[in-house]
Amino acid sequence: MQRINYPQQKEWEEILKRPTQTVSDIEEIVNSIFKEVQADGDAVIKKYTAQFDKVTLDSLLVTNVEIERANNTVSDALKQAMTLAKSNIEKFHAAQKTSKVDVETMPGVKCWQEKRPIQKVGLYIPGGTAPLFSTILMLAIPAKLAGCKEIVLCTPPDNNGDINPAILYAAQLCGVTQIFKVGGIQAIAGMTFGTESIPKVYKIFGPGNQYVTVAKQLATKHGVAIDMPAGPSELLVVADDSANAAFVTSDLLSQAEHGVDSQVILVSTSENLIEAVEMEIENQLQQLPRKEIARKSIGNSRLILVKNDQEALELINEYGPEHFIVCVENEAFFIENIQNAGSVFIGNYTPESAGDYASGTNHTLPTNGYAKQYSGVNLDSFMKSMTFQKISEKGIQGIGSAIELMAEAEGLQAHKNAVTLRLKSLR
Ligand SMILES: NC(=O)c1ccc[n+]([C@@H]2O[C@H](COP(=O)([O-])OP(=O)(O)OC[C@H]3O[C@@H](n4cnc5c(N)ncnc54)[C@H](O)[C@@H]3O)[C@@H](O)[C@H]2O)c1
Ligand SMILES: N[C@H](CO)Cc1c[nH]c[nH+]1
Ligand SMILES: [Zn+2]
Repeated sequence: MQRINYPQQKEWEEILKRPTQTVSDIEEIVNSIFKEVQADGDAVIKKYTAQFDKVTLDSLLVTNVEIERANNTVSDALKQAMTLAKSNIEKFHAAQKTSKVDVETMPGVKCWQEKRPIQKVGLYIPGGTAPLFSTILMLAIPAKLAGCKEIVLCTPPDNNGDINPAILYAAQLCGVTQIFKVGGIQAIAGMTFGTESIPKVYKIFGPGNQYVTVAKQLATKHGVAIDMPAGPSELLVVADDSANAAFVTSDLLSQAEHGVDSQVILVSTSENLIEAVEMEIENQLQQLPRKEIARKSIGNSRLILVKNDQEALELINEYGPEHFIVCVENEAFFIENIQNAGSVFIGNYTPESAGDYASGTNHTLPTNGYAKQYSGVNLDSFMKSMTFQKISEKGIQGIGSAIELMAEAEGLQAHKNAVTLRLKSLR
């Protein structure tokens, strides 16, 4: 892990670079797969599944028999853990329901806002190097709570053409409507354009590697909405001497093990803590089954020694981490002043893994600095706000002349007439 002492502000951009490829690096392959899927549907999806996932499939749709088999395979202990996580995620997301906004803006002019579910949603569940069934809980639970009717799920098959049983179990536990064996760019193309078997959806959700993330971003050019760019996982920890170096290290490695393009950063005012973490990383890394992946992402990662809390805060807001752990004496300073982060974890006993699985918050979060402008997935992500209005005779008499004047000033006579005719009818 590269160590940087007291960087100058002009060096931040370079130090805080992500290791991921950008839209321009990947758009050529995305556009060409999109074009083919649009033209030839399932046949192209199967071709790319053979190329990238090394399996030839007859059918993309998961059958009830496969789901039944998965139910019998998943252990009772794992089922219970999922039930606990589901209950917490449901509680936290159900509490996000808002009441109807209802205002009489002036006498006789009633305006209100109501929310409606997005009827057809597509969930992408990553499965390239790890079967992220927890992501199903994070997406299908709020989709169900919001009232989405069609919940389609795409996830890559293994090279036997199977889907991990925990994914199938979680999908049926959370009310997913249909599950398809397809991953990567081709999955996003399938849900964007629709194929013989995969339905076209209105909005695509879910994290994935850089291919999936860029495909989602480009899919928006074809009329589908997306939750946000949720790419390779990242974590920034701010810690001082009050932090436990072993705990901090375990958190850094937890996100480093996601993929070779993940990035983790420790920012500290304490040289002692940075040294302790540096040593601990080697020890803990040795024990990890995914040490080869974690070692590569540790290569993209940084230990940054800063002068004071203010400088730490400015650097963190500039980076905009997906996950932000605060393990410092003066935690209130960071909690009150953090502007750009997907999700914040506070204190020595709040591992980032808690949010990944079971505390109740959502783990589908903006990466690559997009925390500056996007929220993580939440209940509202699955809904649209609609406004309504009803104007009485008294109301149109009160508001009418203002509308007439404004329409006239814009040169839009028909707009003005729509009011004038009504006002005349009341004289
Ligand atoms: N931001 C978040 O909220 C969040 C949450 C969970 C996971 N993640 C991230 O999701 C990612 C999961 O990645 P993954 O790879 O394990 O699974 P994935 O399902 O995202 O990607 C696997 C697919 O990538 C495609 N692919 C692989 N190599 C390709 C290539 N060279 N060209 C074109 N397509 C290719 C294949 O079609 C394959 O099916 C990780 O980067 C992890 O950090 C992010
Ligand atoms: N940390 C990931 C979000 O960046 C989510 C996840 C799923 N499983 C484990 N972790
Ligand atoms: Zn994780």
